[in-house]
Amino acid sequence: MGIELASLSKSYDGQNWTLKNINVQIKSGEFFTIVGPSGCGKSTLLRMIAGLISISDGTLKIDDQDVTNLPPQERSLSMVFQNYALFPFLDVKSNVAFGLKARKMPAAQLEQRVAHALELVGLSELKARKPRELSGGQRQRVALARAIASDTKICLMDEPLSNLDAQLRSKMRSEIRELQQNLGITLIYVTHDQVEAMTMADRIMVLHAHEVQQIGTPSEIYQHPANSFVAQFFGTPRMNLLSVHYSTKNQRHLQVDPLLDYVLPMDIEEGDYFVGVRPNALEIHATAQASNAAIKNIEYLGTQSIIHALLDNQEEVRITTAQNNTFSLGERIQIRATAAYFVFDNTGRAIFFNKGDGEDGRTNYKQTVTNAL
Ligand SMILES: Nc1ncnc2c1ncn2[C@@H]1O[C@H](COP(=O)(O)OP(=O)(O)OP(=O)(O)O)[C@@H](O)[C@H]1O
Repeated sequence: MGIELASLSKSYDGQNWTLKNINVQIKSGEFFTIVGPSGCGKSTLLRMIAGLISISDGTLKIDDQDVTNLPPQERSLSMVFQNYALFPFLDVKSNVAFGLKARKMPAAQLEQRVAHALELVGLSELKARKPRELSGGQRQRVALARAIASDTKICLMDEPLSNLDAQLRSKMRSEIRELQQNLGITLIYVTHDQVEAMTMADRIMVLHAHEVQQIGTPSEIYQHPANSFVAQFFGTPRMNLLSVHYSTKNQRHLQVDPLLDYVLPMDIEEGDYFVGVRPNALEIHATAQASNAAIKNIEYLGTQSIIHALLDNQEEVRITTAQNNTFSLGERIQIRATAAYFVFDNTGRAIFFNKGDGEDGRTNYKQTVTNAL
């Protein structure tokens, strides 16, 4: 079942918008992730879809039916919460069966449905246990089983993995993705974790400052971020943003002094811009000659290191190096950019990018990067 959000807005106090004008069509069977920093309104949006809080403005349709003002139980969807929302006094099986009992499902059918759901999440053996006798991951699976047993075609999940340790989280990520594929359900998944969003979703909606920043597939969002917020939200470590001024005097070259010269589109207007370069698109050369930066900090991460360097113009950049290196703090280095870079205007809007292979996706500019050094 598909879901359509048309100009959906929310104000809790009647004065300020928590969410403004959210538009998207979520396709049937899609894994759709809503991601953004804390407080951006992710849970609010999910709860509006669920019917747990009212919609201030706009229309919500499920399977072409207007459900804007329908109560939750008439929206044919299930929801999995961050804290699992299990009943502590009921055993696993009864927790999974709870919603079906409330719907007065015949006993035989209920038994079968619950057994199937428990089997899918690998909990059949533990069906007589109480939630307190389970690990965090197992509790999470009970909550998943409950959503599966409800047999709705749409499932909403609000940060379902945030209470789990990193290893279990990664395992559950692929389990949830697999279940969603096998069951063919439409899944709307809220997370603040960009890695979770990237690895699980068919499409991602990025929320920030009350508004949608971008909707796209993980690769669209990573390779063609709509603005500097999205560009810096995805990718670890964050994309470097270097401020530059482009004047008619240096018509063709936008100089990110002292790092690089970029050849820019000829029709760009005079003004302030940001050039974005991902940390893995910068290279360090250990040379005393023509150095342009000094090493400020080194984070060793085993197979790679993150180097924090201070450019001579006092801007700080992050660079990932592929292998262990012999750099030391304070050492003078030369930083060079490989070809891939982005240009944002002074509002942060992406106006240009260069993938480094001479093919510019969004624009048709055929430009290359030239090293000034
Ligand atoms: N019931 C409420 N009444 C008033 N304001 C609320 C209410 N619930 C949430 N808010 C406010 O709305 C904004 C969005 O909250 P929401 O919980 O949707 O954000 P979120 O993106 O899910 O954040 P997090 O990742 O921290 O859970 C916040 O500023 C929050 O304080």
